[in-house]
Amino acid sequence: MVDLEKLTPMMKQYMGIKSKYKDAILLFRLGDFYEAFFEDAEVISKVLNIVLTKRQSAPMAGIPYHALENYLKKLVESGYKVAICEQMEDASRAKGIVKREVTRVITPGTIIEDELLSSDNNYLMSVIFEENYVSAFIDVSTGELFLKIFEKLDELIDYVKISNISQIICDEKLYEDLKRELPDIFVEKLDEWYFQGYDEKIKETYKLASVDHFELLESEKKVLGGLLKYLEYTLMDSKVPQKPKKLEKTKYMVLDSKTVDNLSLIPGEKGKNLFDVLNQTKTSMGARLLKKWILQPLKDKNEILERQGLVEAFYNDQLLLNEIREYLSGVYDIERILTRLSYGKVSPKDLISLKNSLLLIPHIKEALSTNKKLEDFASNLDEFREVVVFLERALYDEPSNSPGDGNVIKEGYSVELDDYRNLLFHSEERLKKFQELERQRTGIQKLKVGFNQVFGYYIEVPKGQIKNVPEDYIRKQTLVNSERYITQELKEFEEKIMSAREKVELIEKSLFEEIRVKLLDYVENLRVLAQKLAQLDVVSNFAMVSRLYGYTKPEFTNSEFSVKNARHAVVERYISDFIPNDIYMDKKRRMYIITGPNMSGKSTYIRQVGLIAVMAQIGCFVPGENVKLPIFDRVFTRMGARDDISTGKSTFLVEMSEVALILDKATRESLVLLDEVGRGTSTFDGISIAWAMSEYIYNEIGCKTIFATHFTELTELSDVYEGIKNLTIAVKETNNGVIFLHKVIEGVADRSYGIEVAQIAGIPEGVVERAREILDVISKKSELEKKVSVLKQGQLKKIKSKKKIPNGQLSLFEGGVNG
Ligand SMILES: Nc1ncnc2c1ncn2[C@@H]1O[C@H](COP(=O)(O)OP(=O)(O)OP(=O)(O)O)[C@@H](O)[C@H]1O
Repeated sequence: MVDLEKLTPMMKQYMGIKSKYKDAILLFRLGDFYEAFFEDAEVISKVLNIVLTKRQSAPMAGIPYHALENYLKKLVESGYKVAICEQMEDASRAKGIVKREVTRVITPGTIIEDELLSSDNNYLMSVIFEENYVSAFIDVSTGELFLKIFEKLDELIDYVKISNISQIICDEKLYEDLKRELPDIFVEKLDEWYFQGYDEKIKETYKLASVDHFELLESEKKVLGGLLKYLEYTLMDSKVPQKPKKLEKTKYMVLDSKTVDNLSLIPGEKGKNLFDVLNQTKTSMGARLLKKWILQPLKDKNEILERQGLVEAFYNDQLLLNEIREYLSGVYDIERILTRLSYGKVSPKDLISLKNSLLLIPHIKEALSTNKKLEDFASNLDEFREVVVFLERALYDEPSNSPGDGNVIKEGYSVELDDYRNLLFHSEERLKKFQELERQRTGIQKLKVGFNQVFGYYIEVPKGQIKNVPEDYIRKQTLVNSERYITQELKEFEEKIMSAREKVELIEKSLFEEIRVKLLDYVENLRVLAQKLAQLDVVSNFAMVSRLYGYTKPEFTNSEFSVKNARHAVVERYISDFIPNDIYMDKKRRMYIITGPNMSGKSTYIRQVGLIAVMAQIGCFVPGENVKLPIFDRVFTRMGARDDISTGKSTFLVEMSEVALILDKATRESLVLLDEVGRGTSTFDGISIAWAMSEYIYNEIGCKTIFATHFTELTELSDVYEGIKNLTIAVKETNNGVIFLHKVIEGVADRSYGIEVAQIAGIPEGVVERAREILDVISKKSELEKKVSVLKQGQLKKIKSKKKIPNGQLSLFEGGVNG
């Protein structure tokens, strides 16, 4: 316990402030350092690896003020909330103890400082549970704000995992669940009052008398109110974020986190991914938008065609494409500049970057309007002439980054500032002149005018010349070889310069603030422009990569999915001789069972089908020829086998829960891609489940499905159902072993070549030989094949007519394959 009686006044001030920020690390500004005390000191010394000292047994640790940002980054990344307490007045002018206040609370989701952010989005999410899981999330650095509702906790968790959400705030009820399910995310529980009085909070924030036109549900308002209050608490400012956008489930193709991962859509653990292949955007705004588009492919045909139309226009006009991309490379991250502008953290250089970006708009408009198909887009771009002219007049082209030093506001903008600046910046010349006149007056040629912190300007005379010093010199200091004096005139001059310095600081700072406030009126419209530029960046980027990699424009159908020479957008970038393969599916021919040796290219083929669907629906061209495909409502994938160690589920349980999700959620408009199902259990159980599942998907759901498997028994499904076909991958056997041709053909794999692959992988020759002998024996003895062929005859017909049993569970083979 700290004995308050024994504390100095400053430590009492510290304790008072700390009591309001108990859950944060308080960094307390003391001169040139930010100090932490007690437990906070112990934490930061450990996390930041800095020295822990003690004052009267109280642990303390400090970080130099100029290195704050580096240390902050580490603390926030390590999952701490940090409150920054600043000195609110100049220590030299304070009467008594310097006033101090917390000016900012930094958490992973509320960072606006550019140095602490990557160019990616960074979201803070607020969630409550009221019938559904209702969320509001914002990227504070760009001001974008979304609302989204999830029916199940799993869906929410899944969304968080793929969406660059770095922090969640919630009420007591959800806290434990979210903390457990999202161990890598900073989850914070808020007091109840955050989610009360939301109507008032929203009205106050958006300066509206009523929020009816936002068309929000009560629960949406509640979760949004909590978010707005939290922003005020951390950013100490109630700046207006953008109006909330509702993310309706029905607007976008659904991609769960497993599918995002299985298809390697965005950078993650698997390395090579679609985002990296497609991303040649010129702005950070474009890169962020591209990622958003990849994670939310469109479902509305008109919207897709609109995007595709822009891509096509650029694709066909290469000269324009290159010109626009050249302009875009000069566009800065306007979204983030606008946020810093709103939060009073904008720098003079930011405003010049904004101006320079705006200067490009007339060129972009002019260029775009030369193409009929891009005219409309061009006419919707505002040039913000007023803002440009204003910034031209107000700021130097290369301003310093600290308003107040006199190098920010342009000459001619303020007469008053110019006068003081003149005095300050030309003081050197005046001093030189003064020195010259004094030399002449006294005849002391070695007389010098200098400056020090203790008594300001002085005249220095060498010891040997003291006799010539005039009456009006007042002695101030004696040194070994010289004496230092001041005069009335020099003192007055000094006061003028000092006051000029103060005035320049004061005036320039307040002019800069005035400029900032004036620009606030334009923020909302400038954001619209920023979004358009981001779109322009992504569509022109699509045209660019489509040309570069030979993608073609897909055409949308009601059901047919056909592509000639389809390729895998990511794999083809990393191997030199990728073999293209065709895809053909329609209403009838809607399920493929692919069998084939290990390593032959089954997974690559089914993933490329998924990637083509995603690419088409984000408006991009796709790797293939004569591409026709329907619009899918969701792509499901079930691939690989991995233990979910963090949740204690076994490989097989994970596999079965993924299958359960597909059977429950897939519709006729979905695309289902399965790479091995039923491998995590015994062969008989596995085949039975895979068989029953395929039947259910084919009969009950009726969606397009590709299923890669090593169970050749499943290929017999094609004998029973007309729309199920078999594919395999061609293999050439030579005297030196097998060659995988990676060519997909109709048919069934006759062998799995597992032993050949084992040999290639380096399994000792003896073991490989022995495996061959064993294979020889057991394949002769295999009972399995016989049993499945029994199914084919009488029993299969019976099973075929079986439907779902009432409780929603699947009826497995009655009597089973063993029976
Ligand atoms: N169309 C193709 N053209 C050229 N190379 C390919 C092609 N498809 C796959 N490959 C190469 O073959 C390798 C194995 O492919 P893939 O993982 O798809 O095989 P698989 O049949 O699914 O194997 P397994 O059954 O062992 O999972 C890939 O890493 C790739 O290098």
